[in-house]
Amino acid sequence: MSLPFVTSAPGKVILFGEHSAVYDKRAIAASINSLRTYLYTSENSNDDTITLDFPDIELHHTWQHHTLAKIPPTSDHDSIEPHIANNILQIIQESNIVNPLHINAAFCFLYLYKCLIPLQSNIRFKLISTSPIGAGLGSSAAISVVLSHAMLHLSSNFNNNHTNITKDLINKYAFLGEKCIHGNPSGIDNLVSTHGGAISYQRNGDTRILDINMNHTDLLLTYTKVPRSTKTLVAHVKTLHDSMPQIIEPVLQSMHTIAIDAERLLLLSSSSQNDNTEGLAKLIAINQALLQSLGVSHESIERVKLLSDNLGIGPTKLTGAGGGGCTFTLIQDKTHLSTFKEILNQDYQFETIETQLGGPGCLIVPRTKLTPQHIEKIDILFNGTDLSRSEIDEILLPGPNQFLPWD
Ligand SMILES: Nc1ncnc2c1ncn2[C@@H]1O[C@H](COP(=O)(O)OP(=O)(O)O)[C@@H](O)[C@H]1O
Ligand SMILES: C[C@@](O)(CCOP(=O)(O)O)CC(=O)O
Ligand SMILES: [Mg+2]
Repeated sequence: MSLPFVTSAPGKVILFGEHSAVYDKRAIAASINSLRTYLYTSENSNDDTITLDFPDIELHHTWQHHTLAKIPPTSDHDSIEPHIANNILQIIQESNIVNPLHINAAFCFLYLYKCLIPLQSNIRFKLISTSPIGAGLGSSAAISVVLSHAMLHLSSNFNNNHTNITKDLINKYAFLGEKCIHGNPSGIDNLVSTHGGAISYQRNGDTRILDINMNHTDLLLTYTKVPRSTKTLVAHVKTLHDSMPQIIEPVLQSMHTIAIDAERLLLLSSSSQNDNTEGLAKLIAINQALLQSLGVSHESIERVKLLSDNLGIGPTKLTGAGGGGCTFTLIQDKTHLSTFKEILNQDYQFETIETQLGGPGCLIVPRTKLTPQHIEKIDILFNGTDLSRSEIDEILLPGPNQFLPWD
């Protein structure tokens, strides 16, 4: 018996190269251990049903297995097959799931279910996250990773078919999940959420795990709370690129060159005593200006940038798809840092998040490692409502004082 078990995956910050990454340009991202998504996979109380329980977005639905069995079997696990997608979208519509946030999450869930465990039922998937959703911190990738990891685990336990679950395999299906949510993702978010740490990535190029210590990089995240959808922003850049490729391509190429130079500086800083903050600061400022030229900045983002410039804190750049969501500020001078935070929090009602970059990627606690005490605590936690970040962290956060024996 493999149930219950827990999977987990981190959010991320794209330091350089969002949007251009979609066009096969280089980008650099790092995981954020403290902003994680957790999935509790357990037995359902009703036979022959599959329950999706996503309280963060108030999406709850139970399907009969025979309803999902009507969807034709999948064959291509690298791209979305239109006839499967149409069948799934029809079931979603018949289930009265109409909010776009809900449609994206249910589509990702059902697509991965059909690919990985189409014969299984009597399972409940309950997901909670400590990351802001739709804020540029890769929550869509994190849910894709935890679902992919959990369903691969279930698949490998089914009929004693013990497949070796590698991170590459988890990432492959998480990428498919991202395709359900974003349309045309670059693949950087699922990769960094699966592997953790810091990564230099190019869609059709090589991937380099960056062995750098990010603890000395002083970054402040600001969550503007302006909602936006990555899918819409990526589509906006595509329209712009299609309509004026001679102008947009050089902008994306500049971002590529910035990412390459940033990688060189980050590696140099960690291998020597050199302080390359000044160089990185210039690259952050130029990258933000280029993103603004693509129309993916937002008044809220520009306000954070202007304030950090005026107070002499350091450069600010959007992270993720932009259009609201989150920014990060490289802290070069702390003199007016408390004023900066105070204005952001009190005058603008933005949330500032102090966090370290890096940390583990996807993790699992299989049934065999869960004691009755673990299960009792997890059950109480996952059945709770309006949970605070610290209540979730206390039981689930991986790290030096972790309660669960994460693998
Ligand atoms: N905790 C969660 N519960 C349910 N769905 C989620 C959760 N986190 C993310 N999602 C899904 O991912 C979508 C947000 O993805 P996206 O627009 O790419 O923003 P980001 O990845 O920057 O958070 C949501 O609309 C929802 O469908
Ligand atoms: C805009 C993009 O570069 C990053 C999107 O990140 P997020 O979903 O906003 O966290 C798209 C992608 O790389 O798939
Ligand atoms: Mg996303």
